[in-house]
Amino acid sequence: MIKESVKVVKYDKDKEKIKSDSKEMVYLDKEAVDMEQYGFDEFFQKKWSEIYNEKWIDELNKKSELESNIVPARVVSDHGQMLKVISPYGELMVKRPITHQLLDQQVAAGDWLAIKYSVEMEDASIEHVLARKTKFSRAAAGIEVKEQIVAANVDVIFLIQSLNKDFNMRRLERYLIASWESGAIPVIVLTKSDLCDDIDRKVTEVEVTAPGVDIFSVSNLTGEGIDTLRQFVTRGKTVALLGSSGVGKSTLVNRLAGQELLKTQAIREDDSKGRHTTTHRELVLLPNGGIILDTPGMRTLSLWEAEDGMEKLYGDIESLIRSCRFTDCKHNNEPGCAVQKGLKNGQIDEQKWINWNKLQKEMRFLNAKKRSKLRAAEKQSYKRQSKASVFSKIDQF
Ligand SMILES: Nc1nc2c(ncn2[C@@H]2O[C@H](COP(=O)(O)OP(=O)(O)OP(=O)(O)O)[C@@H](O)[C@H]2O)c(=O)[nH]1
Ligand SMILES: [Zn+2]
Repeated sequence: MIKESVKVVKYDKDKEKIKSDSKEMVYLDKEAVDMEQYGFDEFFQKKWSEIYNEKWIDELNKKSELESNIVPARVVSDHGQMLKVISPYGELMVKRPITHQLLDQQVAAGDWLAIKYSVEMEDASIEHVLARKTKFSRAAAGIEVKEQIVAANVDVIFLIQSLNKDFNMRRLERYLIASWESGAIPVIVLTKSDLCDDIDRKVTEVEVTAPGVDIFSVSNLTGEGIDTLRQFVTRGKTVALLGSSGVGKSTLVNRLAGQELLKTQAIREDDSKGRHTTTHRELVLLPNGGIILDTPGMRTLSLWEAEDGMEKLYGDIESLIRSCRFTDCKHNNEPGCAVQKGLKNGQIDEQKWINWNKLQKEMRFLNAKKRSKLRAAEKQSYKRQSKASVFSKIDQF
């Protein structure tokens, strides 16, 4: 697998030498993959130079001062023990980090790595995981709450719902909160406009739920509205897709690409049942520039530390809460409750208040789980400490 994808020659006089005093003479083929189009921009250059004291320079002849075979690579997809990456050498498979310092480090699709490529071994290994621009996380399933990074370094997230069957404002709120948490910019895309005859009403509903967020209604069938999305899909920018099965994520990517990059599968429109048809390549380059990151983890989403997002979405409610007379106000019948007053005079929407309460409950649950995990960790370290002090006492004798 590695063999066929690697474009490396060991020694070739026609090609420029990268490092003359290096034992391993490494030359990149002239057709080396351009890392910038995969999103290796100023931000990652900076992270790179923080580690290697120098920028990564794509032009091969300027590379003389760099460790010749340490190159940036971006994770294309996750294959359990192995990660598929795109590097200047082409696509490579690398093992997940196993060294002690990197063991605890999560690596997700979209991550930028520094990899060491050995020509002799035809083997690549991870040296560093570069600091992330953004990270999309979710709470991993299980008793213990664990942050699971499902996509890294995403610039824009298309929050996709279809205008016919999948339309759900509660879900959209969750998408929005998770997107803001990630650090990426959310953009709402409503698909299947060809199957909807009250688009305006639905768009208005979305505007109320997501004030200030760009909303686009598109049809992947007729192509209507697709061009308005192109402003977000530009060279070096990474766009991730968030949306239920069958809303038209793959079809949208193919539309934007102008060719079939992702496989799609017909679904039964009568019950909106879709099947997971996306093939296992999570990061794809669009022919006209722009990168699409489409990870399975973003399909099933639960909240992970949503505080920041809450502030943006429910800022009006939260500022009212702060002006309640009692700081421990339950907002039921307490005198001087600003929330009840706001509900009565229409300052806040009743549905929004109900949603806010639901989200609070979810977050309380999540926080409680996190706290209990923290306590367990504290116990562990206490145990270790007391063991250590026993040993230090023994040492004194
Ligand atoms: N009428 C209409 N059908 C669409 C539109 N977009 C997608 N479809 C159809 O909806 C079905 C599902 O589309 P996909 O692109 O596979 O959906 P997906 O979101 O990628 O689904 P998963 O891969 O299961 O997550 C296909 O039959 C598409 O042809 C649209 O804008 N209008
Ligand atoms: Zn109150």
